[in-house]
Amino acid sequence: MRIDGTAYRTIWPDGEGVVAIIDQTRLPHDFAIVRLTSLEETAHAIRAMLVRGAPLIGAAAAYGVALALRADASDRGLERACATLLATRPTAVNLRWALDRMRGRLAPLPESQRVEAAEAEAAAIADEDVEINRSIGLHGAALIRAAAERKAQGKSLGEPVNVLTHCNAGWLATVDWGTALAPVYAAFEQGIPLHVWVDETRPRNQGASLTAWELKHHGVPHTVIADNVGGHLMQHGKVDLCIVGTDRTTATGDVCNKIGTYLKALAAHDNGVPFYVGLPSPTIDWTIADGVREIPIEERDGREVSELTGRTADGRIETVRVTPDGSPVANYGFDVTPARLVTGLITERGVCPATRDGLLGLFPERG
Ligand SMILES: CSC[C@H]1O[C@H](OP(=O)(O)O)[C@H](O)[C@@H]1O
Repeated sequence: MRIDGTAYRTIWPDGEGVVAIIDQTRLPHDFAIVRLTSLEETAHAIRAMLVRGAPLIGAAAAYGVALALRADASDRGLERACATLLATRPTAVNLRWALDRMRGRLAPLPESQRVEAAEAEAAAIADEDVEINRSIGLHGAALIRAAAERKAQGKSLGEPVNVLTHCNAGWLATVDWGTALAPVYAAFEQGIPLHVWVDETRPRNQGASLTAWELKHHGVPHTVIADNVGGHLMQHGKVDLCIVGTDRTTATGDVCNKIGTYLKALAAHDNGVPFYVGLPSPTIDWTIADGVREIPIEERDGREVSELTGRTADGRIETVRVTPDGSPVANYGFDVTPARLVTGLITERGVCPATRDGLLGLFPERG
């Protein structure tokens, strides 16, 4: 994506043994680049959410393995790198997928060939993510266009299509383009009139701080809303469709995503609002069928709920407490939307129902 005329990805090689990332904990107030040079720095970047979003977590882990092997390319070094990175965050299946792919590529090689091969495989994972998301964008844009044509009722497109999204599944959550927002960008580039309701997405506020920042820089009309507003908007006909991301989708179409997604899907179901999921195939966990019972839900530090960090009027970054001292806090990071509440899965191979047959129809090699 372009920021002030400069094209960026969220992660890129920046010299020998250096991987650059956009530090997403500094957005929307500061655009800061951080350079990673080790396994430990990469693990911290994932754990502390300098980089976040399922596909980007996978790509960052892949580059982290390459950095790790520069220090120790032995079998033990490779296993330590994969174990360290796998332990950073439990929910996004892309992390396991990327590490399994790196291990499968590197374990058969002699140590002397591993660093070069690791860097090439990490770059391939990153490049593939961009192309997968570009395709998701085109398939999803057709859904937005169809909604615009329904609103136009045979006249020329005019009334904007109102899309509601939750958290950040934009280009910042991937290497580029995004998943849930890729259709928004593609439709916007096609000149389809649209507007995005941006769930702030407590407690980490990825919507307020990342999605809004992305859409503002791209010139996409949007409105930031509190998480609890979406149902009201749907009741009043102000949402034409929802498009969200996912961190892990089961072989039967259950969708794990940022906490609060399930409640949005319930409201959409109750109001007849189509609910779509941007789903790159590395985010499909083909080994499980029951998302509610089988997907590990990350629990993070309670201070993400009890504290708020922002910029004061005079430009200082400050953190304040919003709960009483001593009040216990629960901080569940994700929830699971059962497939029955999902209208369709927007994959790089097209849109399908949220069912095993739907997914196998697009990915028959998984049958
Ligand atoms: C395209 S994956 C985006 C997905 O990842 C986010 O989680 P986090 O910011 O904690 O990594 C959120 O669930 C998004 O929908």
